[in-house]
Amino acid sequence: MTTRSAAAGSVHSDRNRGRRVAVIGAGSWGTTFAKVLADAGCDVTMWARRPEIANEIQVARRNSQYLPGVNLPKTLTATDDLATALQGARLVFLAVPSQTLRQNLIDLEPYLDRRSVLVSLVKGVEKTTTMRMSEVIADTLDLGPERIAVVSGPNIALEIAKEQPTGAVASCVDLGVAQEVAMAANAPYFRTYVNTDVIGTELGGVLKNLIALAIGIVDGVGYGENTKAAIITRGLAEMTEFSVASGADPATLSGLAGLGDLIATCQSPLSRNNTAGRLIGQGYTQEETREQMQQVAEGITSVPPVLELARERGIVMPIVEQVQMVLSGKMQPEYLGPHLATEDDVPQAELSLGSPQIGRLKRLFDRMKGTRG
Ligand SMILES: NC(=O)C1=CN([C@@H]2O[C@H](COP(=O)(O)OP(=O)(O)OC[C@H]3O[C@@H](n4cnc5c(N)ncnc54)[C@H](O)[C@@H]3O)[C@@H](O)[C@H]2O)C=CC1
Ligand SMILES: O=C(CO)COP(=O)(O)O
Repeated sequence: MTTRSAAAGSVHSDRNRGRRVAVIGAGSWGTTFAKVLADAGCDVTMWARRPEIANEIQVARRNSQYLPGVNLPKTLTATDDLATALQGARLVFLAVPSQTLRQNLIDLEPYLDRRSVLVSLVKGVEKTTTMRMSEVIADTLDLGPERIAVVSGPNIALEIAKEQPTGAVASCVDLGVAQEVAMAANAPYFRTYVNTDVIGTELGGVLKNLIALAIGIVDGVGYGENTKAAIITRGLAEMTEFSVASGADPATLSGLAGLGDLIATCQSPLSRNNTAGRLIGQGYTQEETREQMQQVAEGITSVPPVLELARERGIVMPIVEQVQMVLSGKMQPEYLGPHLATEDDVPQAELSLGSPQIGRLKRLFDRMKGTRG
């Protein structure tokens, strides 16, 4: 089969000729995004923490642990040395787990070009500080917002690695920088749009993971499409209300970085958040689920900090609250629902009576009564 990158690459390649970029992280998304950038004509060097992964990419043009069966472009290079990866890179794309990003930034700072733009591809919040990734970058490297961008959208890595067409949004407060990032990431099968709403773009990617966990849980229980559609509908309202209260433009949440990513992640059996939820819905514990996954499911670590922020901002998030109760073993998966009305719906045997969480959930649902779905 002739790939799209082989068939239609030249226009993109010309625009990005000589553009040096680095990708930090060689898991499924870092490797896939590096392929997108290389197919867009950029000169890409990936940094892998593990030398054997850097070596396999460099020598065999494969990353068999994360993207089995995918051939990587010949123009892609990989190293386990940060200085080599970052040399001359104007754009530095970050694709590491959210909980390690701060340390990764500390490690790379000595080798960073003073003019580099840092682009987060990460869809989580830092558990200890509740910061979004762009905030972690600003905090750690003391950079102005015009040097920090994010890219987010309906981007299941393996589908994109197979060159199935989709899009994403590149966002920076400086529109010119967002356009530069979008230009670098415009491959024949991957179209990148721009906006200046960093908060909305970033939160869309974080929050859809929590709703995908809920979808996985009810899927694991055996519930069908009505339950899932109702959860997605209510989930989008929760995502939008939380994001707007955090300073986002509501329009962002109905675009690719919000609704688009929510649909992809809630529908795809390839989604790790969806898969983690399904295992929990089937009765596996959180620890057993983590062991089985062997990949990052950002939603699990994002639930507590998101709920902490929601409470501070007075936002009602019943779906996310219920996910938290299932994850912490306080509610059986089969009671997770879009319209759980009162405490009476959950058999007393399932409740530790007087639990502040159940009381809070009941109050949240009481507040929701009579409001739109
Ligand atoms: N896989 C996907 O489809 C997409 C993932 N993302 C986001 O990209 C981020 C990275 O996820 P994936 O690549 O999918 O995860 P992954 O589980 O496929 O790979 C994680 C990578 O991080 C590395 N890693 C682990 N600990 C590290 C440390 N201390 N320092 C540096 N690297 C470390 C692992 O070795 C591995 O290479 C996540 O925030 C995820 O939400 C965003 C869009 C799509
Ligand atoms: O962010 C993603 C799709 O846009 C990937 O989702 P998962 O992390 O659940 O696999």
